[in-house]
Amino acid sequence: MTGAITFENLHAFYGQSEILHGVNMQVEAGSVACLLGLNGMGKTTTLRAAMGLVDRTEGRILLDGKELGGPTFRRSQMGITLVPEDRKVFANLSVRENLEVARAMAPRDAAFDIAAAVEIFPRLGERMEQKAGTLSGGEQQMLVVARAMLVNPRYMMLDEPTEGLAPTYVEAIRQSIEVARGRGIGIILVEQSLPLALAVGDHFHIMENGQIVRSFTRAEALAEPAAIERLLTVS
Ligand SMILES: Nc1ncnc2c1ncn2[C@@H]1O[C@H](COP(=O)(O)OP(=O)(O)OP(=O)(O)O)[C@@H](O)[C@H]1O
Repeated sequence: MTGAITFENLHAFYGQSEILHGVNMQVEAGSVACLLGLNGMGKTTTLRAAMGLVDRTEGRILLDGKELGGPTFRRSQMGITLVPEDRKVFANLSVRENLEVARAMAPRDAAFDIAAAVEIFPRLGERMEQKAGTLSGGEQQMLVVARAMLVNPRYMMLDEPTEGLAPTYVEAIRQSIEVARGRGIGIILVEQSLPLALAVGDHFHIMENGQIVRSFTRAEALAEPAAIERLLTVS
């Protein structure tokens, strides 16, 4: 099954403040779209708006042709999930229990199971009985990404998943994104590291002041990464 998530003229508000001023973007299933931009331009708000976590929106988001709406759990049931920046694990539950909670939210016959998660993140497999709150930051990030994949979403949004991580963890996250894409998941990646974005992205969208101002295909980005870099530099 192919499909796409489509943002159509999306406006988002926190109270009286309009943060997004008409975001237009389409992300195909089985592809990775990188959302790039300076701090405060609206990347996180775009992801939160898709999950119904802002005060109000205008415009619409279509998920495989169906309008995304309702409370967050409903949107998650429709097939979209967000890995937020804050890396929240259930600190007092073991790694295994954290994974089981996520798996229980997926259809029973869903393809991606705990064994598949451990295959991508062997480090988690070595720590199944350890309390999640005692994992290192990088291990906790692996756990939240594994949990997001266990819900078996059609679309997965990752908000700065590699921020502050050591290179081995960055590499594990990169691999998990490749695996998710290979499984046909559509991915929206907010990422500060341009090298990582260039390593995995199929499309690149630059946000400025609550809008997407430039988009690049992978071929364009690889031909002229300096053009993207300039857009991400404070002048
Ligand atoms: N809960 C909130 N209430 C009011 N304004 C908010 C709220 N969250 C974010 N904003 C504002 O919305 C704007 C966009 O923030 P957002 O977090 O989406 O940017 P970003 O591009 O993800 O940047 P960063 O890389 O710093 O996270 C900022 O001006 C921010 O101050």
